[in-house]
Amino acid sequence: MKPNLKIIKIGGKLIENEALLDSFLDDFVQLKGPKILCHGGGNKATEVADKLGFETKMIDGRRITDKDSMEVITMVYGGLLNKNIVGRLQSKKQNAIGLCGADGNVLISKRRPVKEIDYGFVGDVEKVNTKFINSLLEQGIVPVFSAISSTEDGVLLNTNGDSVASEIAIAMSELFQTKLYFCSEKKGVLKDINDENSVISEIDSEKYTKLVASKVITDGMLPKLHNCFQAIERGVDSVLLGDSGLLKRNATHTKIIK
Ligand SMILES: Nc1ncnc2c1ncn2[C@@H]1O[C@H](COP(=O)(O)OP(=O)(O)O)[C@@H](O)[C@H]1O
Ligand SMILES: CC(=O)N[C@@H](CCC(=O)OP(=O)(O)O)C(=O)O
Repeated sequence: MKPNLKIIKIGGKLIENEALLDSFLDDFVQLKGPKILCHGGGNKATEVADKLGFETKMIDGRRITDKDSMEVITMVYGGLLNKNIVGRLQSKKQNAIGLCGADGNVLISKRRPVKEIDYGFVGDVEKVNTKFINSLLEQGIVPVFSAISSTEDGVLLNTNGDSVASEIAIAMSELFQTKLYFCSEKKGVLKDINDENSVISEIDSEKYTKLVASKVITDGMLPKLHNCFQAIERGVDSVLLGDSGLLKRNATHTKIIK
């Protein structure tokens, strides 16, 4: 039997809410066994870009990343957000280390090829340095991943935080029984975006296709669910979506099934 590993992704809207983040991190440090934290921060990057006078363009929940926005992203994801989360974990007596893809050559990606859309400095993960991650886990250190990967040549690329989490979970499934959690501002996938009580308890690929076609799923939920299905189809044991309380017992959630 492989040992268990939990991989948890927290979204930008959760990170921005001090109280929710703090309560989430309290639950996170209580989790037993090896664990990995991945974070986004899209909202903060948009806010900082705005202050600097750079316009933000998103297509299907993914950022068009030119040179200026890549600089903002490196500062915001790799610096401000990542280091603040690591600091908070240390304050809760959980040893942690902040990483982007270039650190320890941990997340190697290829720049997304230009088809109809040129996403700019956006990468898709191709290789995960599982040995390096495992060496941190063996020391009881929690790796905290920002949404930045790196090419073989060390060029930093913006990478959707949900993709980072699912690619890490998929790769680590060789060594572990993996459980992947996506925590964002909603309690799960909603039938009606305006009704918090309309959480869909289970989604399989057939239902997913229908929900996309009927536009029940839009914006950031599109890449999130794509990543959920990638994970469940490529070896991840369990995939759950919920809000900042997802790690609590009996939390409402959406479960992804094959
Ligand atoms: N059917 C749906 N159920 C829940 N959220 C949805 C749905 N369709 C679109 N969304 C949007 O997707 C968002 C989650 O994606 P995203 O903003 O990328 O989250 P995060 O930053 O937490 O990763 C929700 O906040 C919501 O606005
Ligand atoms: C390529 C791409 O779109 N990258 C995302 C990475 C951040 C992210 O995923 O943030 P959330 O989890 O808060 O949405 C972006 O720049 O918005």
